[in-house]
Amino acid sequence: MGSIEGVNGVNGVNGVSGVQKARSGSRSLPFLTDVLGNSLNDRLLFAVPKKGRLHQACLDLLLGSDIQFHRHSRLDIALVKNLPLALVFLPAADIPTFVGEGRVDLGITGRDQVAEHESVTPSTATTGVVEILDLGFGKCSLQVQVPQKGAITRPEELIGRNVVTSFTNLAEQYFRKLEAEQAGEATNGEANGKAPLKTNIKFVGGSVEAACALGVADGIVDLVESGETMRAAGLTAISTVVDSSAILIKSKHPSDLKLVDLITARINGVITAQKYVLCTYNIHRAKLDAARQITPGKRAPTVTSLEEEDWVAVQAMVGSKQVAVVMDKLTAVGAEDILVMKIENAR
Ligand SMILES: Nc1ncnc2c1ncn2[C@@H]1O[C@H](COP(=O)(O)OP(=O)(O)OP(=O)(O)O)[C@@H](O)[C@H]1O
Ligand SMILES: O=P(O)(O)OC[C@H]1O[C@H](OP(=O)(O)OP(=O)(O)O)[C@H](O)[C@@H]1O
Repeated sequence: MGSIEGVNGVNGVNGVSGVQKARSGSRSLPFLTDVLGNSLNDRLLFAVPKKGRLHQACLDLLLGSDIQFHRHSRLDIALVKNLPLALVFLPAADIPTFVGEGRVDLGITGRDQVAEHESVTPSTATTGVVEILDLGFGKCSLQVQVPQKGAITRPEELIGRNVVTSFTNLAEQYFRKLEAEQAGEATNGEANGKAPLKTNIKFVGGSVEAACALGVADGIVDLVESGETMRAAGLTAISTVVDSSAILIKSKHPSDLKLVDLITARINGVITAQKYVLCTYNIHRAKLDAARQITPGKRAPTVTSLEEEDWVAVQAMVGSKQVAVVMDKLTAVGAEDILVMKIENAR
């Protein structure tokens, strides 16, 4: 199974010293054994964001997947009660490293974080991670932003200037390609990486949007969801570096593939259930064809006879986002008693 080194057992801070660490190979975990009353030796390790935008959605997903655990106060590792699994709570940005090194078998993080990790220099590169599922939440875009009232309107105009970001690898890759294109090099979609970078990429860990107003940057590369933060800081987006959403990832060689498949199927069930609702209605048989076109279902609608002559009851899965329009259309073709129900889980 996976092994962890540098993950804290207590105090909620990564790599805390004085805490007994799990060691690759020996998997001897006396401290954690004491605290957790069990060992991690035979457990698949699953990394979950410990805070931030993805944290609560991940907890909801675990609950929906019947992954039962009790997290001791301030402890970043929790044993799962009903599966040979342990959850490791890590910052979203660190999860691709742990999974990429095979220390942790499974993880949830943003696609932006995986992209940032995968575009690293060879010295910090890992064997890589494998994306299993798009989870459909945590949607945002990493965008190049500049002051709304400034002179810069195109990303090329930032070449040779100061750009502040938390995503230095992706920003460097982006501007390297832009610089190569401007220099007229044939890039084949990739910069050759040999010329020194003219654009000055600086790292900040948070509140990136403040950098232009504070005179530290001419432009920034930061995440945008609603755009509220960007607009409040007087910025506007001029280019997109990467689109992101939360994803389930696995290491290249997870220790227990069957368990990985089981967890993937459970999580997929919850995600599918969130995408659809169950719609039922009654309709005269003469209008059934028209209604079927409106609610074709995921595979096909279920049609059952009613105890009333020429009337049928129909049941079909409908996309959650389309359900209001679907109800309008069903009413227009003569459907009655239209009911919409939440789906708890689906396989
Ligand atoms: N506004 C947002 N809307 C949707 N998803 C977001 C948003 N901001 C961030 N994310 C997603 O959540 C991931 C984690 O970001 P978040 O800022 O919550 O991390 P964090 O671990 O709290 O880090 P930090 O302490 O640097 O803020 C991002 O990589 C991205 O995939
Ligand atoms: O487009 P919006 O909906 O406004 O969301 C975008 C903001 O959300 C994230 O920051 P977060 O609030 O997580 O805090 P941070 O700046 O400390 O990362 C991101 O870094 C942006 O600043």
